[in-house]
Amino acid sequence: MNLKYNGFYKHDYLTRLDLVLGRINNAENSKVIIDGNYDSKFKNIIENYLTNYQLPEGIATNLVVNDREYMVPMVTEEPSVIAACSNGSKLLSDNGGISATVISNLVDGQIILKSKTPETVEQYVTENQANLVKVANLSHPSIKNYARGALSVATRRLDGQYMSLDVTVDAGEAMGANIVNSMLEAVKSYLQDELANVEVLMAILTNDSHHALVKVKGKTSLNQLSTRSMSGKIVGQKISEASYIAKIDAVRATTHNKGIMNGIDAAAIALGNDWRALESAVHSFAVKDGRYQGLTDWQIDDEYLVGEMTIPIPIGFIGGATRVLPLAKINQEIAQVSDSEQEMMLIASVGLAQNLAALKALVTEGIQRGHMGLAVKSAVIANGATPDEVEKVVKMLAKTGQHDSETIKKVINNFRKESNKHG
Ligand SMILES: CC(C)(COP(=O)([O-])OP(=O)([O-])OC[C@H]1O[C@@H](n2cnc3c(N)ncnc32)[C@H](O)[C@@H]1OP(=O)([O-])[O-])[C@@H](O)C(=O)NCCC(=O)NCCSC(=O)C[C@@](C)(O)CC(=O)[O-]
Ligand SMILES: NC(=O)C1=CN([C@@H]2O[C@H](COP(=O)(O)OP(=O)(O)OC[C@H]3O[C@@H](n4cnc5c(N)ncnc54)[C@H](O)[C@@H]3O)[C@@H](O)[C@H]2O)C=CC1
Repeated sequence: MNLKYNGFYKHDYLTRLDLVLGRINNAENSKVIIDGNYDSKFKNIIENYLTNYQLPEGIATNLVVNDREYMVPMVTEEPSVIAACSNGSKLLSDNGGISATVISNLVDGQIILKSKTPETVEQYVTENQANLVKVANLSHPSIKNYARGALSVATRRLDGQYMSLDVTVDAGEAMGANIVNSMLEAVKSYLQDELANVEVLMAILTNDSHHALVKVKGKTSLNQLSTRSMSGKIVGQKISEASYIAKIDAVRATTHNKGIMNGIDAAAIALGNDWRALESAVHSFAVKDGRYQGLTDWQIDDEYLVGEMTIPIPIGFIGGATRVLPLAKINQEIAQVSDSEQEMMLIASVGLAQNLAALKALVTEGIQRGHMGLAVKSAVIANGATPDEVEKVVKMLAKTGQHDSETIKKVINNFRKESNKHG
């Protein structure tokens, strides 16, 4: 195929912008938006930089973790997520709030090897452990100033000829992807020189973050869960059943975990983290027992509903986007987190609170009342209301009891007709 835009990256910014605008119907208006969000700081951060894509940031409140109250910056386009996080956090805020512990905070990488005699590779690695760890650490010497660096190497057979050399690293306050990748590539070259009969296929960190685990546990009194039509005990029982269903049905578990990630991603993005790494780690962990399962477990214990979750939170407090996104640093200050382990515990706790709010809504009034109550503003904007019209249109819409786009459009038109009539 004759690729029209091949070499796009070789043009200067204005030429690239013209090529992009050539594809848009209302190019003049679009250019105003693109120009308005342009920030030259970012042209050296990603390739073919065009402009900044905006996502709203808000603050969730009421989250208490290990006796400390947090403000949580959250970046999300989804209405009701921040309200739900504050809601779930409030329910879990008594008795010291959520108790969180970091089980371990390490990063792993793998070098994929191919050998007709895997046992000789195993023997070599066993005998040369310390040396391989040293090679890894020498590739990023500064790591030793603030962390333990590479700690161990171990072989794992994948089939008759392929094996993985797993390297475990303490990357300190960083997420560690680039640090680990440099180490792995150094070990890879070393092995290529050392082992004549071994083919080295590739070397890369793994996002299977089973060494970056956090455990969170929180409880709320059953009394607090009561609604106008249901006792707290029944609500608690139903939440517990909902978490059980997410353990036995992967179809439900997928949505259950999406609800947890509503909060986790929003906080992780606000704090400057790689959310693709988090997503892949979490979903891989959810299937670790051979079946995709919900990550939380809610049980009634006496007068309380108690929730628990163990989850991988591979994030960094230093490095990556935290170095370049000004808001990431500001958000660390808003949250008042001062190291990666505190941030891991905070983010995991957000997930637990988010899940409680979602499950409570689901087993009581359903998701639509609370969620749509807040989502309706976005729907009204999406259907053409201006910022000044939103509040009044939402009020008129509430009287119809509906929020489909046809009704919204009708209500906006009626509102405008009425406004014109009254000058
Ligand atoms: C939406 C609420 C909170 C309303 O809930 P409500 O009962 O109308 O709220 P309330 O007036 O009783 O307020 C309770 C607390 O919620 C917070 N809150 C309440 N309103 C606001 C607001 N405007 N802005 C900020 N915070 C708010 C606030 O902390 C408040 O405490 P208060 O300050 O009143 O003492 C509730 O219905 C809820 O938590 N729903 C869950 C919503 C949710 O999970 N949304 C995500 C989108 S749906 C989805 O993607 C995931 C899902 C559901 O599919 C996952 C799954 O299936 O498991
Ligand atoms: N599969 C994946 O998830 C991959 C992710 N990435 C990307 O890699 C980036 C994260 O890589 P990192 O190595 O974490 O960041 P980084 O490349 O910014 O490295 C962190 C830097 O901080 C320095 N540093 C200073 N003080 C430190 C301390 N106390 N602890 C640790 N390091 C300290 C380190 O020496 C290092 O140079 C993210 O942008 C991520 O998106 C890159 C490749 C693959």
